[in-house]
Amino acid sequence: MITIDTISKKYGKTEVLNVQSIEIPTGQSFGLVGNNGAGKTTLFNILLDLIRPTTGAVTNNNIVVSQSEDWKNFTGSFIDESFLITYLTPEEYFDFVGDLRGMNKADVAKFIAQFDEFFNGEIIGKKKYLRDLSKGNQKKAGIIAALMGNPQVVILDEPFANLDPTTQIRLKQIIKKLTENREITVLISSHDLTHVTEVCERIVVLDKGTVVKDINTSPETLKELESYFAL
Ligand SMILES: Nc1ncnc2c1ncn2[C@@H]1O[C@H](COP(=O)(O)OP(=O)(O)OP(=O)(O)O)[C@@H](O)[C@H]1O
Repeated sequence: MITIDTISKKYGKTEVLNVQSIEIPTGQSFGLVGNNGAGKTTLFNILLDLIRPTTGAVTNNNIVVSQSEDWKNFTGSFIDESFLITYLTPEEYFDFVGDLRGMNKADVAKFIAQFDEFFNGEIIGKKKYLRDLSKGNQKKAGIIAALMGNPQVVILDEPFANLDPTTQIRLKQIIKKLTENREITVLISSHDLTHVTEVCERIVVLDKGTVVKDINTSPETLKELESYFAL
């Protein structure tokens, strides 16, 4: 369970986030949508203790994320390419992350082999540094690294952005598989209403830093969101 309790974030006098309360039960697939600047990345950064809120606290499985690092053992995330070590090759990076997650090289190789199709021959064995991969391929590497070591919580900021259509479809399959047993809590932000309604059972809409909708996804949700954003 993740709890977001009276979180606000101010830069100077400007408040960019003000969320009273969100509880995300274990195993929920949670989608966060909102226009540019709505506060999605700010909220995810606070969940990952990358920025500190002005008020309030986040707990991840009863651990206050700003008070202990223990939540990092069961939480995988990819926000942007700053999560990568760009002077490493993807293989070196996966080994590095795997080591942090208690995996040996054989475990890592076995895990990575599952994503051959997703990588589409562009990541592994190319003898390229991560910094020399395209933005989309960097993102693919970062997303898969976030899934290493059986995390109980996965947080992905705009995972579909910059990916080609084939990869977006493959990513949806990966996320659906991840969430099918309702054991892993998955948080995704996205501008793609179709994708997010397809993979998330709950959608929260942020507008100017506040929650304006909190929807249990149903066959009507896509239409509801489309008409909301069309206004
Ligand atoms: N370091 C900072 N200093 C000042 N303002 C900031 C800072 N970081 C973020 N902001 C502001 O906070 C607001 C929320 O930004 P955030 O990146 O969380 O939005 P977002 O919903 O992720 O947007 P997008 O869809 O464009 O990625 C924006 O107005 C942004 O300019």
